[in-house]
Amino acid sequence: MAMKLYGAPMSSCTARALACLEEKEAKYEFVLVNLPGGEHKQPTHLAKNPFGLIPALVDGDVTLFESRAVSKYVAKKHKHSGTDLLRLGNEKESAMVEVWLEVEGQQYSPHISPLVYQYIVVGEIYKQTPDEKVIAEESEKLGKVLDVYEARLSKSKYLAGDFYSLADLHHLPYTYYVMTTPVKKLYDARPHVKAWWTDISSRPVSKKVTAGMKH
Ligand SMILES: N[C@@H](CCC(=O)N[C@@H](CSO)C(=O)NCC(=O)O)C(=O)O
Repeated sequence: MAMKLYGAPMSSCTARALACLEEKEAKYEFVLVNLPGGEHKQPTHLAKNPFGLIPALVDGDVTLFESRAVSKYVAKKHKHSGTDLLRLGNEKESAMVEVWLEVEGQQYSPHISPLVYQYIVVGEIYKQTPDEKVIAEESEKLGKVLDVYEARLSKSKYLAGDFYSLADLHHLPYTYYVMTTPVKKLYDARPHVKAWWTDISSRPVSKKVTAGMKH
């Protein structure tokens, strides 16, 4: 029985899990959740994700939610196929993957997700006026995080080392969205960050998954 991923292609967090499934060449079935219809708030989906959010993954008697936990599960379960995203065969490398997985969740995501919300959800989907105060504040904080990335990426090709890993992959969806907004200038101003983004976003899997995010 193949794994089932419940979500929507344009959802950043669904895209994060999709990118991992694809990089690991895992067999899975995608089940569209009708977000506009509020399906994700109904009991059937709440049983999969008690927060009423997407994505969720069902693999036999295992039901998971939180896209980063889903992707780590998939990357571990399929450690012998596709891209080696966790570097489990090398203690130091896998430790560095864990560091930058946390950095994405604890330092990067808290500042980029409000920017995605203002520009993409408020601005493009709801056609309202984005909150310029939030944009200014979060852009400044994201810039400081990107300064750390610039220094790191001047020493290694990817965040955890000279190999593409799940830590890089986790950045894909939110960064893809902000690249379609004025926030792009923060990346263009930092050459190593810009080169890193060009590299990771041009991977075949990255192109396939971000193509599905266009709305
Ligand atoms: N930390 C969680 C966030 C899930 C989430 O916010 N999902 C959004 C769509 S993706 O941006 C969602 O379900 N939004 C619908 C809603 O908020 O009602 C994860 O990584 O899975």
